Amino acid sequence: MTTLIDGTTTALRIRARVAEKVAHSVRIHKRAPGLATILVGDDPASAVYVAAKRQAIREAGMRDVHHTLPAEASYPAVAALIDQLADDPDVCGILLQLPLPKGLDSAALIDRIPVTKDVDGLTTASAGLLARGADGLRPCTPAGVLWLLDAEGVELRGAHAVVVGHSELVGRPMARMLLQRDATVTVAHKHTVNLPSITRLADVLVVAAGVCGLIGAEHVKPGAAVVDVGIHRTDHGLRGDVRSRELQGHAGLLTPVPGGVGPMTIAMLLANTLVAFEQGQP
Ligand SMILES: Nc1nc(=O)c2c([nH]1)NC[C@@H]1CN(c3ccc(C(=O)N[C@@H](CCC(=O)O)C(=O)O)cc3)C=[N+]21
Repeated sequence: MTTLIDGTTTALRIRARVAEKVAHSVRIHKRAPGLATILVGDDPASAVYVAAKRQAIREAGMRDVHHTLPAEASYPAVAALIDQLADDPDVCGILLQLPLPKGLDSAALIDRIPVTKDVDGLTTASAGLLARGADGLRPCTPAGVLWLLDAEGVELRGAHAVVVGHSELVGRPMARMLLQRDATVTVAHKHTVNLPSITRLADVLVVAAGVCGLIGAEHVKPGAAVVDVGIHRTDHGLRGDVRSRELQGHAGLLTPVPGGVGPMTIAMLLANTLVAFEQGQP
């Protein structure tokens, strides 16, 4: 029997709890957390994601501070906007939507975000804290994955976790966070030779390779927990990195696409923003 993990419902529950805390803070401090989103250019997928995030920000009772810059925006123009938001006391979180148009140095721009406002957890400073196992804001997608695994009661300590993908956004922080939870962690990726021989070792398999349908039954140990972080728009609708139909009755737990990790990413963004806000309170 394969249990499908419902990320949509869990995410809505988290968002409702964040909204309660925001309302409380507004009553006590007369201030709501402000979250700034920056969208550069007009990539349609990015526009959809940012719109979803902004709606969640407003529904949580937070202040929705948004800036769209043209695709031709210069590095100094984006940098100046980030610096302005960094200095704005009414903004407690800054999200620079990725990917940026070609020619803009995303790593350098992300690193202009102060670590205290890094609600995406993507700055070098936040990654350094995570690498050390110190407290800090964590990247939203891996945080959402851990939340779902915890909610299902999946034991991580001592388990063999295999992460497929080594992106700065998901794979690398995911591996570090699993290690922090005392899992035995293997990082594989789309160039890994004999990938099924590695992934079949996994008790917990997190797939964030960005390759549609990369993982099938031959990659999965029977009963394993499989988390699909991939998201691809195909002629047949949204698909993940996992061929989910093959895993029915084979995996123990499986996150669907859509309705799995995606909604959790947004919920974790709000949770991080609340933390940043509370830590910024006098
Ligand atoms: N600085 C930055 N931070 C990010 O967190 C970030 C980013 N850049 N760039 C792009 C990725 C992607 N991402 C998603 C968020 C929500 C869903 C989501 O809610 N997905 C729905 C489906 C929505 C749909 O129709 O596409 C679901 O899976 O059920 C998906 C993907 C955040 N990202």
